[in-house]
Amino acid sequence: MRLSRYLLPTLKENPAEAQIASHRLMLRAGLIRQEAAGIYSWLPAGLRTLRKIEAIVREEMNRAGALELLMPTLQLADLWRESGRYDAYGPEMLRIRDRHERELLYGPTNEDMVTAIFRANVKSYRALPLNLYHVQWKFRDEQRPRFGVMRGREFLMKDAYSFDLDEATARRSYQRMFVAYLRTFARMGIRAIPMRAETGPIGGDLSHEFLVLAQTGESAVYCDKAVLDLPIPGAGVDYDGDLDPIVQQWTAPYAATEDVHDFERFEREVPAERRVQTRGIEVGQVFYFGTKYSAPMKALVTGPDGSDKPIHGGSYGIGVSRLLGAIIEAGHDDAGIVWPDAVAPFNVGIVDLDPGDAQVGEVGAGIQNALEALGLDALHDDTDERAGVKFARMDLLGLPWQLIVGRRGLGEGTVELKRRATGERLSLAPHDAVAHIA
Ligand SMILES: Nc1ncnc2c1ncn2[C@@H]1O[C@H](COS(=O)(=O)NC(=O)[C@@H](N)CS)[C@@H](O)[C@H]1O
Repeated sequence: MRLSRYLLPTLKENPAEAQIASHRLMLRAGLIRQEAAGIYSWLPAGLRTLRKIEAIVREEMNRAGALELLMPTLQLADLWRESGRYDAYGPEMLRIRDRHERELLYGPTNEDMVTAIFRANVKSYRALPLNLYHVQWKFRDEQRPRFGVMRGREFLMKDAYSFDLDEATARRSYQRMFVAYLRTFARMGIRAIPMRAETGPIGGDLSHEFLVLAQTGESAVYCDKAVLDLPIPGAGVDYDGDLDPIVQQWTAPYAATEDVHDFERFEREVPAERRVQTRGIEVGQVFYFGTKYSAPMKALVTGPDGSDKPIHGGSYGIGVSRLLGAIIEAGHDDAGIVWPDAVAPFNVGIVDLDPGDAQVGEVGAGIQNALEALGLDALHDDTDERAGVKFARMDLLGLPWQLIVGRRGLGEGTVELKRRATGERLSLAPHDAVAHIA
């Protein structure tokens, strides 16, 4: 992609309304634009990262055996009356009337709707276990939307819903999602720690939040340092096997958000030198809630003994749009964003130092083609701005690699490769630089 034909509206100044680094940097790097409180447009570079995050979530959900569908953003109020949640949900729910005065709402979550889909299509326990998920925009009329996409009003969520015959098999579904979440966040280049959590409006009695540790996190968290360096399950993990050892390993060390923190237990169980008290950004949450929806909505299956019984359910959310903010909070410096390789808008920023010089342009274009042939995406700064402006913009945008092409370097047969995260620079022949990145 040539920057001279792209839209990357970077800002020189820090926007006054941005209080935390990720909000500031997403605006300054031209990734998003606020349209209303908590409601954003996703500009081209921001959308590229959003889609890369979504793709990793989708791959790991599919690996764990979940089936993707897509439910609408608008839902009938009557559906929420049936599950008994319509009034309880409160002012966060955006209620809408259509031209026929029908009562609708912009969905904040989909337990009710997915239970209705299940009820209409599944009658026998032989179809279980079943896990249905989608990646869909949600609306929650937050009292105080803030921190940019971190606490928005319209936001992108992956929400999955499991259906099982009984509690024991429902807990296995819960464990599959727990393991899938460990893999998902690790693949994005962040550490998200599972912690015991409150269940809140979703309900149930078993829940874990996955939190990225960051001082700007909204949740105070308490954990045993041991939980911070446990091994991530490999791509070959057997989701049909016994996942209990993995879940036990990750839930044995003390780890709790403030609303379920037990001070005495923390002091008793965790030696002082291993006690971590910090803040975290909740990027995902998993719930087991039994028959909370299937009973009132009569989502029943005929069991092996021939009797009809309500299914045991669980729901599993990931804040896809919130993750851009969380990833930036976990990876930035004074110069700007430092993206993990897997989710950067582009893998490489090619910087032309002498735009208009035929040879420099040719080598830059050749490198871009070579990278794209390797499945890597590159943003080619072919503008005629000063080098200093170009470097500052690339550092702000935070692409993992900068590949600098200039007349002087080419005179010695080299280009310069810079690793954004470490600042390390290498002078290499163009094809060696491409090989080094690949
Ligand atoms: N206002 C918000 N802005 C951005 N992301 C949010 C917001 N509210 C929640 N999220 C993200 O969405 C994830 C799931 O939300 S949740 O309420 O915990 N869970 C559910 O809604 C369940 N239906 C899971 S399927 C959260 O972990 C968080 O990462």
